[in-house]
Amino acid sequence: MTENPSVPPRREAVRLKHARKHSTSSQAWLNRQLNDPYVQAAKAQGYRSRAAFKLVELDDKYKLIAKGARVVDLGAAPGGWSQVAIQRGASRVVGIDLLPIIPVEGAQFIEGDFMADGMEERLTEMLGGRADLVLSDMAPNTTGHVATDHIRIMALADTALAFATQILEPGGSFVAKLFQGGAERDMLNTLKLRFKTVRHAKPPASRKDSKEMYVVAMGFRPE
Ligand SMILES: C[S@@+](CC[C@H](N)C(=O)[O-])C[C@H]1O[C@@H](n2cnc3c(N)ncnc32)[C@H](O)[C@@H]1O
Repeated sequence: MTENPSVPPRREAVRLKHARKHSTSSQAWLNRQLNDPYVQAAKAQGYRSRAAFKLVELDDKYKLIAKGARVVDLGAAPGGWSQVAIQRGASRVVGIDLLPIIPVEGAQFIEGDFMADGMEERLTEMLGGRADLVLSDMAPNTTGHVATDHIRIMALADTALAFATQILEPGGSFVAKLFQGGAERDMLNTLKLRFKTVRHAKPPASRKDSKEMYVVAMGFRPE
């Protein structure tokens, strides 16, 4: 990090402090990636994300992906969960993300905001019928402010649940990522009314220092 003589000294000191902080956290991120067995396994097995193993572990435990299942993948980029769904027998996967996704054979993606008007209709049309499984691994960009991050992810998960109750087949399943923080109680009450079985899960691939967890709801009961 070199000093820039054209910038006033105080501003330059602030710039250097930010640059150092950024490079320390980038280094920490890099070290964590290099030492993470899930990152290495994802690479070896051709998964696009270490997150793929979270769905592998949830599916091993709860048998969510039946042969021929029709799956909706919300927050799909870079495509790890869709890869797992196809690999485990899903006949059709439709997904959406704010980010572009390199094609996955057997899946179709929308690049857009799930919270925007008209997206649920587009996903339903693309699926061409009801879904057996709705997945939401959507996560907002975290601010570091626990309450704000919690409220943001709850808004995504609540909207995903409302969509799931419209599109799921009777008996279908719903999985959503949450951050622990309190406001999920209302959601759990709804889930318990509309699904036969509701579980909380922290798959081993989910980092221990992350507040992330998943709700897994099975046996959808239409009203
Ligand atoms: C943890 S990543 C998903 C990883 C994915 N399950 C995989 O295995 O590759 C979370 C994703 O949610 C997406 N996301 C967040 N808010 C969204 C929104 N409103 N609409 C669509 N995607 C969203 C982010 O862009 C991000 O790619």
